[in-house]
Amino acid sequence: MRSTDTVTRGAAVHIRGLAKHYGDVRAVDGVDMTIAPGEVVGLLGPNGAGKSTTIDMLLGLADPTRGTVSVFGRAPRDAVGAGLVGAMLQSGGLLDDATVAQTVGLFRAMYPNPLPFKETLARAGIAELAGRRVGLLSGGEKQRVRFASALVSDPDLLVLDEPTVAMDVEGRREFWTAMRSYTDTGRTVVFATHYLAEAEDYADRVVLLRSGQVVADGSVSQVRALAAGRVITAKIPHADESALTTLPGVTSVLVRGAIVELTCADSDRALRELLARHPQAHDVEVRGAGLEAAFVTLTRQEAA
Ligand SMILES: Nc1ncnc2c1ncn2[C@@H]1O[C@H](COP(=O)(O)OP(=O)(O)OP(=O)(O)O)[C@@H](O)[C@H]1O
Repeated sequence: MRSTDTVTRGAAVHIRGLAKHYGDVRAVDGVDMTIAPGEVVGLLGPNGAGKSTTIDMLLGLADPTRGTVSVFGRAPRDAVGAGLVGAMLQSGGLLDDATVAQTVGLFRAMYPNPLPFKETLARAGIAELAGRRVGLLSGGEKQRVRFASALVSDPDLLVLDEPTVAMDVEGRREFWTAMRSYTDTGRTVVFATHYLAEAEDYADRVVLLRSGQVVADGSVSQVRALAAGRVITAKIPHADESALTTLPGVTSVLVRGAIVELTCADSDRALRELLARHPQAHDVEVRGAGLEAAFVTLTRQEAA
């Protein structure tokens, strides 16, 4: 068995008992997480769950109230200073009047051994935008310039806070294609996202935060299984939502017009009773719950 010390030194990220309190607000409240080199980790959670605050501490931008963070065995600021970490934050400012080439050049000047200029642009998928002024780029293109800036030091760890937030479907697809070619080289990535499908498609592992704490941590299928539920959909005209919530085995109900969606802990029981009470139900389907259902189940328990 490896000693804790070896694990800490070998880990890309090692977080223990991490907390950040702002007065009475417990933005992060006792997070433990160890990320191995080469893992692609999706950080999920509802608004205010503590994702950005965790990322800020991971990058040394905020000091923990308590607990520790190390990145490749170093304090976060040291790791960032050594060019081991690249970051793409929600608020990363860009100069509108500079061209893409000038912007990337500026970031390259910060490191002693940056990636070759052309390679940086190519990896971020912006080679054809080099001469364009940043202020004229679309939201998605700007995000890819930020991505290039995060890549210039050829970091071993990339930290991305909602990297695709301003992108359309095609922009997101291009971004993740660029990201894939980066992660294929064995780099470590931690990204926060609101798009569960992105976590499902691109993360090896998802960490679900709620009220500053980790409520689930595992592969997408492990986290999905935590909800262990199934979803029944059916068409039932004039269905009464509150009556449906009393069905045995049902954990939540969504009614949209004639379409009823029941998330179930016990779909067999729920289905039998549903058909007994609503013999007119038709187009009935039962499917396994996705990551989204797990997300809803695991993040809702807090409010209950
Ligand atoms: N500087 C601050 N001062 C006071 N409260 C803060 C500060 N920064 C964050 N918070 C609070 O800490 C909690 C966690 O915020 P955080 O931004 O980390 O969440 P998040 O999961 O990134 O949310 P979102 O998905 O909305 O970006 C929130 O309640 C937020 O209002």
